[in-house]
Amino acid sequence: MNASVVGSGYVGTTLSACLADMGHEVTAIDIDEETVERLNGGEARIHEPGLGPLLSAYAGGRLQATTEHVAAAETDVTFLAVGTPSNPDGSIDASILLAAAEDIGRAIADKDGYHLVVVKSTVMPDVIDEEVIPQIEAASEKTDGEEIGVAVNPEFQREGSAVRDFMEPDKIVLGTDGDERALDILAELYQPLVSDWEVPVVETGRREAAMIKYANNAFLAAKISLINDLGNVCKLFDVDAYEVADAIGLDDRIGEQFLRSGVGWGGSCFPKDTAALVAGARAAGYEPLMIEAAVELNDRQPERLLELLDRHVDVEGKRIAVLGLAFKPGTDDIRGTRAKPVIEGLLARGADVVAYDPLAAETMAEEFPKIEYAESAAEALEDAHGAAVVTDWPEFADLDAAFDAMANPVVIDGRRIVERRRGIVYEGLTW
Ligand SMILES: NC(=O)C1=CN([C@@H]2O[C@H](COP(=O)(O)OP(=O)(O)OC[C@H]3O[C@@H](n4cnc5c(N)ncnc54)[C@H](O)[C@@H]3O)[C@@H](O)[C@H]2O)C=CC1
Ligand SMILES: O=C(O)[C@H]1O[C@H](OP(=O)(O)OP(=O)(O)OC[C@H]2O[C@@H](n3ccc(=O)[nH]c3=O)[C@H](O)[C@@H]2O)[C@H](O)[C@@H](O)[C@@H]1O
Repeated sequence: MNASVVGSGYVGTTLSACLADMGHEVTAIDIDEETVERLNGGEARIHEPGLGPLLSAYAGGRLQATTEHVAAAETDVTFLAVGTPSNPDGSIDASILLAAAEDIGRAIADKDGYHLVVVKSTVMPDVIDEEVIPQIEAASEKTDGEEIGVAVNPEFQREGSAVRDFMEPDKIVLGTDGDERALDILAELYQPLVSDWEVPVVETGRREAAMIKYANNAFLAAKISLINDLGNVCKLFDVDAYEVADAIGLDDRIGEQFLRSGVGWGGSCFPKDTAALVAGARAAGYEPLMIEAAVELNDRQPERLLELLDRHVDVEGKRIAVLGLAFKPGTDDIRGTRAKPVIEGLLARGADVVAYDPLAAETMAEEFPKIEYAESAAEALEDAHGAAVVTDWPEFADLDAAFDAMANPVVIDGRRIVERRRGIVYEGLTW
């Protein structure tokens, strides 16, 4: 099948490369010339394990990139995979998506025959009905359900395992409102995944599909916040929250994943998607208490880490190491990272912050240009009066003798990654 993908970021690049690997002809369309040039050269502007080999195998062959939206008219189906950032009030800024919808509408205006547009970007249900579909219809002068179809097919991949998550998904959600032509195209497109992995396919309405994505992320974020809340209680009673989590996770109704307690969740989507749900619900006259509590608890965890540090060290004027800056290991992405509030709290206390991250130091330096960045965890720990561990980079598990070089070996671990050992004052956030 011939597919086009608008937007070559985290989601669009993974989608393009994986569809090519599944045997489809793919046209990746991005407004950024450098992104397009790199893609045609077999290179992505994002780091994702497994993406490199796919791009070098298919770029210039089954996978072609371009800045020309009109190329979409030569394909059977177009995915919209552009960003949907937050407005200051937490609601979604759909302007990038609407601009892409307009670009595609214009591109297919003269096309003979049916064209399917699939929304991959995360947006609230009302935006699909009230803005995206009317925009495509207006720009193409075609009617939804007649010459064109619009489907909603949310993406559940994680950064750091995007290719594997895409190729071996837990589910595929197809929101079509029962449009048979749309379902046939999507069934053919995803057929290799469905038959290889017996993936459940959820056929549903477009509004429901959009909400499933938000509900999925809100549930996962709230699950982490709940284990963090329980973990904070565990700490008060000198109980190890990880032992508790391992045990409750054995109950199938709870499940073992996403029970790692600590300094909280970050990333490009949990903060944005929970904020959008809260803003949407409030605008519609409902106070979504559980989701608001999940967000509030998440905002408090970094302060708890700092309070634990305060119990052992007066950080004012002291060198304090922050280990880990990325929102999770395996990425240089610092969006929503808990390291920001930790650094801000340390600076507010008058500490001299020295930070280390194997990938994210350069991006963090744009936000905090005045703090020191070490070349290694050992260098950050040297002469430090305390250390706050914010990201669970595996290399932190191997730290040992480096702690001996600290001026005052206090380690507050926000991720349960450092080994408790003799000679250091070690505190876990929830254990
Ligand atoms: N990052 C992630 O892991 C996940 C993201 N999502 C959702 O997927 C959507 C896309 O997210 P990302 O891939 O992270 O975004 P991104 O910001 O990494 O990439 C978006 C790309 O779209 C391009 N673009 C913008 N306007 C365009 C236009 N009119 N025509 C062509 N290209 C255009 C940009 O140049 C950029 O390369 C968002 O709604 C996000 O919430 C969903 C699941 C996972
Ligand atoms: O919509 C999205 O963009 C994506 O958001 C998350 O994926 P991602 O943000 O890439 O990363 P996760 O692995 O979910 O981690 C998010 C945050 O939660 C934290 N986390 C995760 C798991 C856990 O047990 N405890 C915990 O604190 C991580 O450290 C990280 O800061 C979801 O897991 C994906 O399904 C979704 O597609």
